[in-house]
Amino acid sequence: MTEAIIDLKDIAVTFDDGHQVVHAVQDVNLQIQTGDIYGIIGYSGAGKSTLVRVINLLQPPTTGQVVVNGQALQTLSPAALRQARKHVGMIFQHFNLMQSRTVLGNVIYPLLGQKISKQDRRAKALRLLKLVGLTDYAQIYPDKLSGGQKQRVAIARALVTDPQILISDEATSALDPKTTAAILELLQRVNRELGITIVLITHEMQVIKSICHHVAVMADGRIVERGPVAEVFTAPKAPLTVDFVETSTNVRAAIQRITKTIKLSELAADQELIAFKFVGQSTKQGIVSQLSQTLGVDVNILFANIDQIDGQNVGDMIAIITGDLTAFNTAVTNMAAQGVHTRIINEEVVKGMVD
Ligand SMILES: Nc1ncnc2c1ncn2[C@@H]1O[C@H](COP(=O)(O)OP(=O)(O)OP(=O)(O)O)[C@@H](O)[C@H]1O
Repeated sequence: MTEAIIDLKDIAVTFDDGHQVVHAVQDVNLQIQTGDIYGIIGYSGAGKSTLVRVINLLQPPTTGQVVVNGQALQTLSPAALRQARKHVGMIFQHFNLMQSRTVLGNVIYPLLGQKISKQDRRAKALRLLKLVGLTDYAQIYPDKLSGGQKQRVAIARALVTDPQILISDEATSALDPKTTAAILELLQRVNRELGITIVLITHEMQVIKSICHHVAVMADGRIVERGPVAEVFTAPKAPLTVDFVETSTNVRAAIQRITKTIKLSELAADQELIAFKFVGQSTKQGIVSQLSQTLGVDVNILFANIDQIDGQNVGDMIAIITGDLTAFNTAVTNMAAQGVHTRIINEEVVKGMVD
């Protein structure tokens, strides 16, 4: 078993300005293994940024223990803490580049004041600019760059101190979908080729789905669900997780669209609207058509979608089933082990959908 490079124990962060008390993070225990890409998802104000700032003690916790790379950070001297922080790089939504310095100047900056020769500094920064695909931009100033290029500079700068951990705080939130995909691909390369553990904060399940291996879902300062991305994605338990997953697969929009034209209350007694999820091999087996033949039920497909999550196929389908519903539901419930999950869409499910 690989060891946890980040071990947060019983973390709470409370802000109290004398007028208002905010419990930004509560009861968080989180272990992240070396080499993982770990996503933390939640809506605005959930406590994500506060929690990741605890990892390098930029935000000291009110209670709890922070162990990074085997070091209990709260016990370190200021000098040792400064040293430990060099092993944790950060990138942000708004890049935080210095406009007065060139691209190369920005990447070199964290090395100033370190015992490393000018040539070596420059060579290292140029190596990283090559890694992020900006060799030709070394002498350009940031205001001449696109958002995606600025984030590439920020990634090179974050890597220049040889971190073992890279924290990405909404790093793709200001970028268009194509640039987002390119930056996520770069982060994946950084993880794979340099072995850097990545902790990635986002409010988009799409981002988690693209590159993360594990995910924690946060609400009101707490982790409400966590696990391998494929598992959380295919069988979400907390209502908030269901909401994130259904938004990213377009299932929620599809259910809303379908139930606008087909009134659930007008379905016949032998009809049900059912959302199916197929995981892994079950995406290829034509299970529903087989069942429809065996049980003599009619399947009217209204929506279908297939996705790749952490290398695994995941399919979604919404259909009206007509016929012996008891036999059909018993048959599909028994297929959970084969990766088939179903949910009956009733008025309550539709009402519970957050816009
Ligand atoms: N320095 C601070 N002083 C007081 N309250 C704070 C401080 N920093 C954060 N908070 C509050 O703590 C809560 C969690 O904020 P945090 O920024 O960690 O959430 P988030 O999930 O990262 O959201 P966002 O994506 O909007 O940044 C919020 O209610 C926020 O207003």
